[in-house]
Formats: sequence, C-alpha cells, structure tokens
Amino acid sequence: MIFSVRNFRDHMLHVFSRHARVLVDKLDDVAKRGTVVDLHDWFHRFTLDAFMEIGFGTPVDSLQADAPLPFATAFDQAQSITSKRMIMGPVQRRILEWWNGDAKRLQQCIKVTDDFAYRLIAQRRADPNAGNAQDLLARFLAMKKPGSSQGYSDEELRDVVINFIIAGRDTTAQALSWAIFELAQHPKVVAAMREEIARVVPDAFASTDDDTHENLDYDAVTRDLVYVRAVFSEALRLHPSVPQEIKFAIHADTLPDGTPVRAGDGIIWSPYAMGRLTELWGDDALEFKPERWVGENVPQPGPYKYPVFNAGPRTCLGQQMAYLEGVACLVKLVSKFEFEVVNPSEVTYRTALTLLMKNGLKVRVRRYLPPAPVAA
Ligand code: HEM
Repeated sequence: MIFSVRNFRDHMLHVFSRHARVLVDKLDDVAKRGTVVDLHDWFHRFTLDAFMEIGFGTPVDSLQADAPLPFATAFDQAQSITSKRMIMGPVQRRILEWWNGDAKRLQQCIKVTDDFAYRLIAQRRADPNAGNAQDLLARFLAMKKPGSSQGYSDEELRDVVINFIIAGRDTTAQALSWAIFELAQHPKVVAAMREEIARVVPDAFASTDDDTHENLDYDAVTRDLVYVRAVFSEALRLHPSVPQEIKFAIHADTLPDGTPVRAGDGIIWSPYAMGRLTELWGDDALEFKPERWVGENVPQPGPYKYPVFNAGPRTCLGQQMAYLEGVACLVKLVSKFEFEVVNPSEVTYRTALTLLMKNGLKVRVRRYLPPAPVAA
C-alpha cells in the first residue's frame, strides 16, 4: 500500500527530507547572496520532485534547474484557464476563450503536459525493473481494468498522472507557501514553533553543513510536533488549497437544512469562505492563530466544519502524506531561516482550481542562529 504507515515511515519521510535538503541548500545560498527568491515557485518544484519520485518512481530534480520545467509552467497555465470555466456557460466560454486567445494557449499547454505524461509512461513501460517497483504508476501499469483482462491504456494512465500531480504537487506547495506567508508576519508563532522544535527535534538546528537532513523522526513529525502541525492546519483553514468544491447530485436529496436537491443539480461550497466564518470559528476567525488547534480539551474540528480535505467517501487520500511533507519541510525551514516577504500587499490569489499566488512569494532569507546554550 502506497499510503501505509510503513511506506510513510520507511520511504516517504526520507524522500521528503532529501528534497527538503536541496531546498535548504538553495536557500542557504540565497541567504549568503542577499538576493530575493520566489518561494512559491520553489515549493512547487520541491513537491513535484518529491512526488515524481514517490508517485512515479522517476526523479526530475526540478529544484536544481535554473527555470521551472516547461511542463510545470504549462500545467499551471492550463489550470488557470480551465478554472475560469467554472463560472461560465459553454457558449460564453467558447466565445471568450477564442477572443482572448485562451483557447489556443490551452491547446498548447495540453500538448506540453500530455507529452510529459506520455513520455513518463513510455519510459516506465520500457523499464525492465518497473514490475518490482511499488510506486503508483508501477501499480497502475501492473493492474487490469476492473472486470477486464486488459491493462490501462496510455490515455487512461495520462489521466492518472495528471490527476496525481494536481493532488500531490500543487496542494501541498500552496499550503507551504501560505504558511510561510503567514509566519513571516507572525514572529510569535515562529518563536513558539522553534520552542517546540528545540524540545522535540533539537538536531534540526544543526548548521547546514552538519545536518544530514535524514534525522527527522517519524513519531515526532506525525505525533509530537503538535504546534507545527497546528500551523499547517491553520494556514489551510485561512488558505485552503482547494478553495471551492462542486459536486453533482446523482439522485434527488434533501440538505440537512431542508433545501431540496434535484437529480443533476450542482452543489457548490467554499472551504475558503467556511474557514473564515465567525459562526464556525469565533470572532477571531480572520486571525492566524495556531493556538486554536492546541490544548488538551480542544476538540479537533470534523471534516464538515473543516472540509479542507473534503468530507465523506471522497475524502483526500493524501491527507497524512500532506502533513508528513508539510510538517517535515516547515521544521527544516523554520529551524534554519528567517523569512521576510517582499511587498506582502502584492501577495494575492490567482484564479485557478487550487489556491495559487498571483505574483508568487518573493522573499528575502536570513540564516536563523539559535541562541547559544547557557553554561551550567
Ligand atoms: C495540503 C494538501 C492537500 C489538500 C488541501 C488536499 C485536498 C483535497 C481535496 C479537497 C480533495 C477532494 C477533491 C474533490 O473531490 O473535489 C482531495 C482529493 C484527493 N487527494 Fe488531496 N489534498 C492534499 C494533498 C494530497 C496529496 C499529497 C495527495 C497524494 C497523492 C492527495 C491525493 C488525493 C486523492 C487521490 C484524492 C481523490 C480522492 C477520491 O476522490 O476518492 N492529496 N484532496
């Protein structure tokens, strides 16, 4: 099972740690040079690199490249164009997309993303070792379609690849971006995180040269770093990676408040709006306050109050994986660096299926030096 505790502990945490090491090294360089970097772009590269390895057994090392992969740029642009379709009828959309050039741009983006996925599939089909591999693509390649003796076609596998990249790359990269955006403006929260990290994983403060970056303990990340996990949850409450959801009713039904639903009706709800409702979160709903998640008698919100990972039978399958990656990365970054957002007022949302930052997250980075231990 790819989403098993054993795989999380023995494989994924190491992959996340290794790629976080690359991110830390790059940020160290930025800190030395005093330059500005777009951390939003780098988080997307970090999560892509980790997910390509875990999900498809194919490293791409995009963090090491000078510019984003053409696939990633095309993928973001295609998302942006298609998300606008949610608020337009089919005729209106066709006219607008033809008029503003989006129709042509979308075709070009789809070609780039399809070529990337098909290349990946062809490589894995040709790989004699793929049969022994345990990643998602290897499993799909080895499977027969339900009720059939045939395997999945390249086109079906392309859809699997694209779906999993949205699920595994974008959501977590955006959660990390919004978390750092909030942390840069909440130094007390950063201090509380460091206090917890110092208690639970003191090695995290080792200098970048000494830090092997393989030292994060699975129990620490999944259980003991309660406050760091709360930071991740709180960032997602205010900035849910999937800000709006739509589902269509197969059968007629009635909502809990008595609203009738006809078969075929679309139901839209907004985790973004729900995360900011004072009725649900209290008068301080708009404040970034990880404390609201922490404490012995503090009940954790259920998925119908906090539908950031959806609720019901189609709940996110990667929730635990997202926390593992997000918390591990935050620990590495917060214990090593101070972040200053350049022009925070320019950081805003871009219309897309997920919660991208329109102008990226331009930051200056300084090395964080923990206070020297007091001599006994
Ligand atoms: C912060 C990170 C993440 C957030 C906020 C998130 C959120 C969501 C949401 C809201 C859905 C429901 C989408 C819908 O039905 O409309 C979903 C589904 C899904 N997610 Fe995630 N996700 C995250 C990370 C991940 C990761 C890392 C994976 C790893 C592969 C993943 C895999 C999936 C899958 C496979 C589904 C489809 C489940 C189904 O339909 O049965 N997600 N996620």
